[in-house]
Amino acid sequence: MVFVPPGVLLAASVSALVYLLFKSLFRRIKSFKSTGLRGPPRRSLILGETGYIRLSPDPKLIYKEWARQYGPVFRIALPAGSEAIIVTDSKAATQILSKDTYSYVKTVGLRAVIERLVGRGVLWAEGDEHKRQRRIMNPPFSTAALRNSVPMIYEKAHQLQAAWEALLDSEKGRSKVEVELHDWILKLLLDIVGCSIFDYDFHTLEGQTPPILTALQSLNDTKPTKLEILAYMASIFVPPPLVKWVGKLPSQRNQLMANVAVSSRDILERVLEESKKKTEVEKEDEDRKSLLRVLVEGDMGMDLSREERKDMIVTQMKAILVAGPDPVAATVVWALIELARRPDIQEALRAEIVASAGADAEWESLDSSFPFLDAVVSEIVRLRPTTGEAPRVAVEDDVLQLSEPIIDASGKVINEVNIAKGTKIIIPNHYMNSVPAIWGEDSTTFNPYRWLRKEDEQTRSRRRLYSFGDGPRMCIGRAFALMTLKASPLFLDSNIETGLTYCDLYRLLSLL
Ligand code: HEM
Repeated sequence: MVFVPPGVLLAASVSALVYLLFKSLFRRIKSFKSTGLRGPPRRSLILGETGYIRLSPDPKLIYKEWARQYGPVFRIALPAGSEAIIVTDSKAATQILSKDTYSYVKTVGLRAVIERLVGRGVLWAEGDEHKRQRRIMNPPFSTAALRNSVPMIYEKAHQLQAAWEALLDSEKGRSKVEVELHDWILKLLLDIVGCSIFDYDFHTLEGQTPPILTALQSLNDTKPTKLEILAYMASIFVPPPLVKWVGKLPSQRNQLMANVAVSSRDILERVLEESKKKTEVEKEDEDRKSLLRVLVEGDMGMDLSREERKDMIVTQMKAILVAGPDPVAATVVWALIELARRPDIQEALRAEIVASAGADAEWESLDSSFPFLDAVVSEIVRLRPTTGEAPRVAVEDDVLQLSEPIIDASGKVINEVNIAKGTKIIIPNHYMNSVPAIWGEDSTTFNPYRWLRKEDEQTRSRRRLYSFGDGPRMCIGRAFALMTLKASPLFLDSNIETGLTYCDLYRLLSLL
């Protein structure tokens, strides 16, 4: 064993620290020089602008004001002395999100948060590993595969209706009945996602409370504290050595997520048990494969032991359970709120559905026979995106092309922005969906009629939605979410005339 005097050890540690500090400072200076953008002055030495944004009731208004002052691409201060480039120019945003080479990836901190929550699944993976995981998972999420789920969605929506009617009956005579709206819709979505994606019914609408429901409910009920919000924001952008430390901060939310893992493994074991009982002929006869069957039977592109394969499947299940039911539930709730505020739009929606009486309840007619329903759903998805921001970091030097020139910090007019490797980028989805120059002066108002206007190709193409992201990382559940948003409150059965719509759902709620 070699003896190293403590003084030498200390000197070596201090030199290493100084080296790391200089390296990080040099990177920052390089990144600042390469972009040379304007932006708001640093608000807080420790948190930069993140506290201001995160604790604001409507962050998109902050981005709107900054974009007005500094143009569609600008820089802001982040925690620990670093910076991010905010990109609200649609051409540049598309370049970042759609680059097939994974030149812009999730930050180390964000990936650490994801790993802690749901493991190294599709939400965590980057590059070739992400491509491989998406290739395996994509087929069960295609519209073609999902159309078979439409009758099941109606069935589940009927169960919700029956549960509410039973509640009404049981509370007869009382002047007011309170209902946890988001809670009920979350149950609806959890049952739908379970049946459609895993071939597994959670039966939450019938009163069962699997651990995943408790975990998701608690995540919604326990509002993160200010400290948790800030720790989360900081953990996304802090330098890698600190990530692990921030990740260990005690948080009720982190503990709840442990239940999801237990629940996912339990479902997998049960589905595997059920599958064993089916004959090969029965399996062949099924015209669609659930995600679980694809994962269980498919080629994962790597040699895995039985237990490793199970671990991998559980990881993907956790990603789906955490990323799937809740955003759709939140969007349905927003649809009900917006419709409650606009009785005229409720009437127009109802009229369209009644006028289509006789159409069947298949996916094709849902997709094509209800232009106003389509407009209402698109408008809700635009106005109420469930993910506010997409943080990324450049893994190589790049040049962002802009759709309109901006003025840089030296007063020069530029058409492109140099991005140095390591530059952090934020694309604010909520603001991108309501940029006044693209969506008009009423961009923050709920107005489904904007989707029915005749527009030229160029205007239409500028109006892209960022609610589901874009490019190779675009939400895998997009088609599923849109289908569910259209079908679940429609309660159509085979006879459209007896169907309930979002409006009826709202009326039922007002009765409650
Ligand atoms: C209205 C409903 C939904 C919204 C607004 C939404 C939004 C998003 C967004 C913004 C992303 C991130 C894209 C990025 O990283 O740039 C995403 C990813 C993802 N979503 Fe959704 N989502 C919804 C519903 C669903 C559903 C129903 C499922 C599954 C059943 C799902 C599963 C996923 C998964 C697994 C990813 C990760 C994809 C990847 O990284 O390759 N989402 N979603």
